[in-house]
Amino acid sequence: MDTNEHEHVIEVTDLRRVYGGGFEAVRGITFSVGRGEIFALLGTNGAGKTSTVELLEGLARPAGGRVRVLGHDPYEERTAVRPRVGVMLQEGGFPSELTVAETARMWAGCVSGARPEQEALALVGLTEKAGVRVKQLSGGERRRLDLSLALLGEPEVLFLDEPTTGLDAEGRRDTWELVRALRDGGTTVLLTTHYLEEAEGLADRIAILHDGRIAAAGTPAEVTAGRPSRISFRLPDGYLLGDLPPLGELGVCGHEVDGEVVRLRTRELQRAATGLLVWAEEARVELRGLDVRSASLEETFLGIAREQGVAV
Ligand SMILES: Nc1ncnc2c1ncn2[C@@H]1O[C@H](COP(=O)(O)OP(=O)(O)OP(=O)(O)O)[C@@H](O)[C@H]1O
Repeated sequence: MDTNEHEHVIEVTDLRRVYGGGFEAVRGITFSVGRGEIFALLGTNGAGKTSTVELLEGLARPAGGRVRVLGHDPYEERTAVRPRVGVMLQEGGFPSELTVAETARMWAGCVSGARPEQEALALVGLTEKAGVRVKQLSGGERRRLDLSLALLGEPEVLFLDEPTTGLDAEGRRDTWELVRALRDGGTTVLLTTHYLEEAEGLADRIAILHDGRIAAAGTPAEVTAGRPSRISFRLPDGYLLGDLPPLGELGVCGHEVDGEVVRLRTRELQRAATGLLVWAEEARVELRGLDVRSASLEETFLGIAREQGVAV
């Protein structure tokens, strides 16, 4: 059965992966990705991201649970799924003596209905490197070559395993723009990343993996909701914590003092920040080093990495 646009392009139900020796790297995860969505799998080293993506790519058979990509089992029905999917692995591993153009041509020969290789190279900004040998490319350029090869077949679904690792800030931004453009054209994208700002800025929905399980999932806003925001500053000379307005009345739910540095946690950021600033203005003092931060994915991620249930 093929999917239509109302169905989930990727469906994962209670998925498990066990390696030889009995280690369970993926311990029953469930999520789905709709057509034209960017979905990011985040997680600490060893959380199980690559192990999961490899199951979605049909590179291994799950130890339990179910995977469907475009309505098919990617392992059992590889020939139905593979032509419609683009894959960018963590390690490309191309023959390093070939040039960029030769590599793309060779790859295109293995892809049915491939777009012209010059077009795929242009998409990732590698046109000018077409004549350069792969071994002479920088790490970031190699990642971009990986991505262009994944795009050769004009895939409906793209699996990108850490697509921007090794890229500089500009290369990363260019890749994000390209991924957004592909999404806007209807491509479904599942990516793994270590970069929280990548997940926050690029993904429509995310899942944070921890120890082979999903610890949090939803839109970036949903995942960070309920996490406290933070305010930090230096106490003015001669002032003590008790000289501040009562913290409870400012909506502060926790605090710590480290020398003269005060750190506050609040779920009412505007109220707490306003109360503090009004107090400082009236007292004619400066809150040096004032830093006001909304709840972020980083906060959520670190909280999970420090073990769920630990207050942050
Ligand atoms: N072939 C294997 N045999 C045994 N254990 C493995 C094998 N491959 C991976 N693992 C283990 O499975 C766990 C998950 O690994 P995986 O590569 O999926 O994590 P990851 O989230 O992608 O990590 P990273 O961010 O470091 O790439 C790790 O503890 C890893 O050591």
